[in-house]
Amino acid sequence: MVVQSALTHCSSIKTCNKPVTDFTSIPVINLGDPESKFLMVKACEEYGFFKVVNHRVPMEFITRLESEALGFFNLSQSEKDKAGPPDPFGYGSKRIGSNGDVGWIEYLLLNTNPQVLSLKTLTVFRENPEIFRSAVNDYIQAVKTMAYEVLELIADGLKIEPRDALSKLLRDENSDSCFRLNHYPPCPELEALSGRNLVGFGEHTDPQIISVLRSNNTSGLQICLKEGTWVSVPPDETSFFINVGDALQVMTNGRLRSVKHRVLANTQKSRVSMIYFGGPPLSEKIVPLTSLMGKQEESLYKEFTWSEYKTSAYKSRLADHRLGLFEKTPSTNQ
Ligand SMILES: C=C1C[C@]23C[C@@]1(O)CC[C@H]2[C@@]12CC[C@H](O)[C@@](C)(C(=O)O1)[C@H]2[C@@H]3C(=O)O
Ligand SMILES: O=C(O)CCC(=O)C(=O)O
Ligand SMILES: [Fe+2]
Repeated sequence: MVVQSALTHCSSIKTCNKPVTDFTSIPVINLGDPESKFLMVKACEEYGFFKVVNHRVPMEFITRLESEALGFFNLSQSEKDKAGPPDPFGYGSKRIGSNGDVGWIEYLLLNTNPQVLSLKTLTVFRENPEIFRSAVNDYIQAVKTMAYEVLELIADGLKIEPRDALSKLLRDENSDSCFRLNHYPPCPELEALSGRNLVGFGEHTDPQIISVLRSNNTSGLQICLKEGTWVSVPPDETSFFINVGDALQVMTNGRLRSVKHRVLANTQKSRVSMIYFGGPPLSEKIVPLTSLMGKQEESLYKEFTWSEYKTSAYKSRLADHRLGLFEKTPSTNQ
C-alpha cells in the first residue's frame, strides 16, 4: 500500500484523538502457573482480554512468518492485488469486509485448513509457494495447540465438564477457523496535518470463540473497558494476546465478555499482526453450556447455529453490536 496513493483515500478513513492511557493493569497469564485457570477466568470476566507468557510457541515460527508476511506486503501493489480481492479470503487493502468499512490497513485473510490455503494467495508465491505455506502452517499449528490449552484451562477454571467442551470445537476437523495477517503502514503525513491518528481497524468484537493475536513491537491495539474507556495495549512481540469472542460470551451465558477492540495506525512505525480466529463447525449450536447454568438460569440468547451467526455477522458493519439480534432482551449498551 503506497502511502501517497493511500492518502488520497484518507478522507473516508476515520481518525481518532491520540491520547489514551496505557493499559498498565493488563492481566498477564503464565501458562506454567498452577493458578492460571483462575486468573484467566477473572481476566475474561473483567476484560475479555489477557496476555499470555510462557506459551511455548517457538519464537522461530513467529519470526519466520513475520518475515514472510513482510516479504508479501513489500511486493508491488499490482503483485499483491493478484491475491485479492478478499472473498472473504485473499488480499485486501483499506476495505474491511463487504459492508463499507475502511481502515489504514492491508491484509491477507486465510483459511486455517492447510489443504484450503487459498489458491489466489499462493499465486503470489509462484517462485516458492512452499516456503510461505510451511511458515503459515507451522505457526498456525503451534498457536492452535496453545489455544486448545487456553480453552481447557478456562473450562477448568469455570468447572465446565468435560474440560474439552470448548477446545473440541476448535480441534474438530470442520472447525470454521481463519487466520489473518495485518499490515498497518505508518502515516506520518497525517499526524503532521492534524495531530490525529488514522483508524487502522475500526472498533469491533470478534465473532468467533477465541482470537489469539501476536504483533510486532509497534503500538496501536486498544481495548474498551466495561465502563467504556479506551486503553492502549503496550505491544509485546514475544507474547500473545487473547480476545474472548462473541460465541464464547454466549456459551458462558454472558459470564465471559467479548472484548471491543480497535487498532490505530502508528505515525512512525509499521505494525504487523497475525491473528488466529478459533471458530466452531458451521453446524454447531451456540448455546450456554449446561454444566455452567444454574438450576433456574435461562439463556440470555435465542438459539442459533454458528452458520446463522456468521451469516448475520458478515452482513454487519464492524462497529455493529452483532449479538444484539440474538439477545432475548436487547441490551442498550455495547
Ligand atoms: C465488516 C466485517 C469484517 C468482518 C466481517 C464483518 O462484516 C463483521 C465482522 C468482521 C470480522 C472481525 C474479526 C475478524 O477480523 C474477521 C475475519 C471476522 O471473522 O469478523 C472480520 C471480518 C472480515 O474481515 O471479513
Ligand atoms: O491487527 C490487530 O492488532 C488486531 C486486528 C483485529 O482486531 C482483527 O483482525 O480482528
Ligand atoms: Fe478483532
